[in-house]
Amino acid sequence: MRNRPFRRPSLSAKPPAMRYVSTRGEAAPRDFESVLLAGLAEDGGLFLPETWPILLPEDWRALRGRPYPEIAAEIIGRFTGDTFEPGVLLSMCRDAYAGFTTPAVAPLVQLDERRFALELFHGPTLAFKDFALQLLGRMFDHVLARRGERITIVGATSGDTGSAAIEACRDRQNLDIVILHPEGRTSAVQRRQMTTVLSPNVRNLAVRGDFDNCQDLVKAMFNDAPFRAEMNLSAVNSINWARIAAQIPYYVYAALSLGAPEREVAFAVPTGNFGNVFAGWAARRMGLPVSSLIIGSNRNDILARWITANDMSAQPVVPSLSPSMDIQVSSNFERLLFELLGRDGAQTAATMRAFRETGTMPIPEEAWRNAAALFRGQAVSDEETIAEMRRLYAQGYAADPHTAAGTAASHAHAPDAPGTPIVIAATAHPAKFPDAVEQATGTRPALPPHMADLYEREERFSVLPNDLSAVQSAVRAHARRNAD
Ligand SMILES: Cc1ncc(COP(=O)(O)O)c(C=O)c1O
Ligand SMILES: N[C@@H](CCOP(=O)(O)O)C(=O)O
Repeated sequence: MRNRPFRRPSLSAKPPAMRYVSTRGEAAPRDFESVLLAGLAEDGGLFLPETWPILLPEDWRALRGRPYPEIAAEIIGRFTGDTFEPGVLLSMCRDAYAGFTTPAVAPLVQLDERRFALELFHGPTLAFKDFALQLLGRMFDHVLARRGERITIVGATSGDTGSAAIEACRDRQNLDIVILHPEGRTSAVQRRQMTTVLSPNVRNLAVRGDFDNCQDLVKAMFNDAPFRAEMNLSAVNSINWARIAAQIPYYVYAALSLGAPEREVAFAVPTGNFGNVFAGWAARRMGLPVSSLIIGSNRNDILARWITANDMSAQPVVPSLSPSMDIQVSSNFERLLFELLGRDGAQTAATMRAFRETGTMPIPEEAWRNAAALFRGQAVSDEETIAEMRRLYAQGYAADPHTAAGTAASHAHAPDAPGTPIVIAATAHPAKFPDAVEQATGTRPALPPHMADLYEREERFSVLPNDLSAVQSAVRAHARRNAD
């Protein structure tokens, strides 16, 4: 499975060609720019690099100690080919992360002798999604202005992607954005972060259903070729490869801070759509010494069941205290599946089809064993989440319920080697989930100053049935109104 090493000395040199293939093997290979704009491949698959860039120990060492935006530009630059002129990606990264409230951008906070919280919630919308979406908004702007084109972005959210995407795309000249969220299934803070943005290019749709229904509607819009062409559709969910590429650098940053490449590091990641943890897998694929990837699920535990027992069977989505992980069909799992199946597009397509038709994914035993050697999985119930939040709070750390699922999973599956540090992805600020935090700790976290009046702001959104034609009509009306 290892590809030939691929090395690039610096961002000022001419970037090598980088092409992308679809996990379903039918779509023609594309370059980064076209993958950024297309989102989903025409055959319904997800894009992945044709070959993985590999960094050698001296390459990792050369990144150690550098500011976050420089590390980000170096890593993401391995994937962007010639899409950006020299220096442009670096200035976009500097600009994107300048809006974060800590100079470290992704600070590491020590929780115990071997555990560290990697705080990914210091961006404008207080969740890890800002890392990729602050950059994607700038990438879209740059590329669309050069091409003189306009796109319509459609996205599905269980709470955090929506607000991060809206914040990154609001008021941009060359795009409209429509975000679908499951009605009543996000926290009130998450909903208001989306629905109080009244910019003319933003539209919020509350779908009567769950997140999986919203994600299905988005995929169905992409798979409707005439509609896709008419609207010039693009994606901000992690089905878009650019999202994953922009989430790899914080794994690199954390591992280098804790002694890589000389030392292995484990990661525990609260997981829903499998995008975040897949970025960790990609970092390892590029040569970062990652010893294990520990997945924390809530009671929607399809991924934990798969890793422990090769049981990938979807159950109905049930609401939990960590609503952003209330997901059963994890879109990025398809990327891992493609890799586990030796990059066989036809087999990947057949496996995904079987999952659609039967609700169970037949994964060959050997492929599962290979995955189980790296991944660990733990389902964390609401009661366990509250207990973990309470335990952390007593030790002086306020965690949101998603982060607590990650720390709880890290206790269940700590690597055997005691010297291996475990980094827990702290994916959201506790203030996004005040009810859960208050239930666990007795203290209601305050919103940061830039959101202090969130509950006084006017909300605007439409409620729609879980119906493709109703959603398509709303998307079309939004795009037409802004095109006129
Ligand atoms: C706060 C939070 N934690 C964890 C997750 C799960 O991440 P992923 O969907 O990338 O697996 C999400 C949603 O994406 C989230 O918003
Ligand atoms: N948990 C996510 C769901 C969408 O995930 P994405 O990473 O594919 O955008 C959310 O908060 O919206």
